[in-house]
Amino acid sequence: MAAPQNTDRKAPNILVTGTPGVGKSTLCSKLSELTGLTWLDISKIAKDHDCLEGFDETYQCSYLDEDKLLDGLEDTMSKGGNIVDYHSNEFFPERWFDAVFVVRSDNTTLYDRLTSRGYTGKKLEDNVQCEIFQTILEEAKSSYREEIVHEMYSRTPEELEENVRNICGWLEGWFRDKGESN
Ligand SMILES: Nc1ncnc2c1ncn2[C@@H]1O[C@H](COP(=O)(O)OP(=O)(O)O)[C@@H](O)[C@H]1O
Repeated sequence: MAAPQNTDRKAPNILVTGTPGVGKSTLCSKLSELTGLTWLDISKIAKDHDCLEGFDETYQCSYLDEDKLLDGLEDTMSKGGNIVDYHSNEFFPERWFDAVFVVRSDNTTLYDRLTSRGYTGKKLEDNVQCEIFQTILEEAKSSYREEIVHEMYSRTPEELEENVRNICGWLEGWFRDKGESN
């Protein structure tokens, strides 16, 4: 993985992104437990802090008030030590992140996970297509420096463990480099 960027933060901020159902929350929960970094579940934060507006009937979800959400998170993010978990990524400030991990799945696995979550019709089809066309990966690559964007599949418990190991390894590298540069 690419060398971490030097920043003034005491701990890095990482972004975990990907199509709904690929396994972001599962990964973030493990990472947070193991590393002590704070897991910021953006969907939940937006709901709890009244950052939602209107309602999309097709996708049965509210629109995000991005400006309000970003303003509210600025202080937390500037301190570092956060794992941001969200299915979209281009609207976050690029400067917030030291690494971006795009979680991936295959269409059969994703279809099954989203069906058991109750997704049907257009919402189900569009999300599976989003993964097939690797929309979130492309979004991340066009929004962040390519060397900080890492793609990782999380279809099985073994892949999950490997991803956790790799991210923990990346974190150790970040802290080592930070120590050497001080
Ligand atoms: N690596 C994995 N192996 C097997 N099941 C997984 C894996 N990652 C996630 N899951 C399962 O897939 C479902 C969706 O995972 P979740 O973490 O909620 O996805 P997201 O946060 O991206 O929407 C959950 O039921 C979760 O237990």
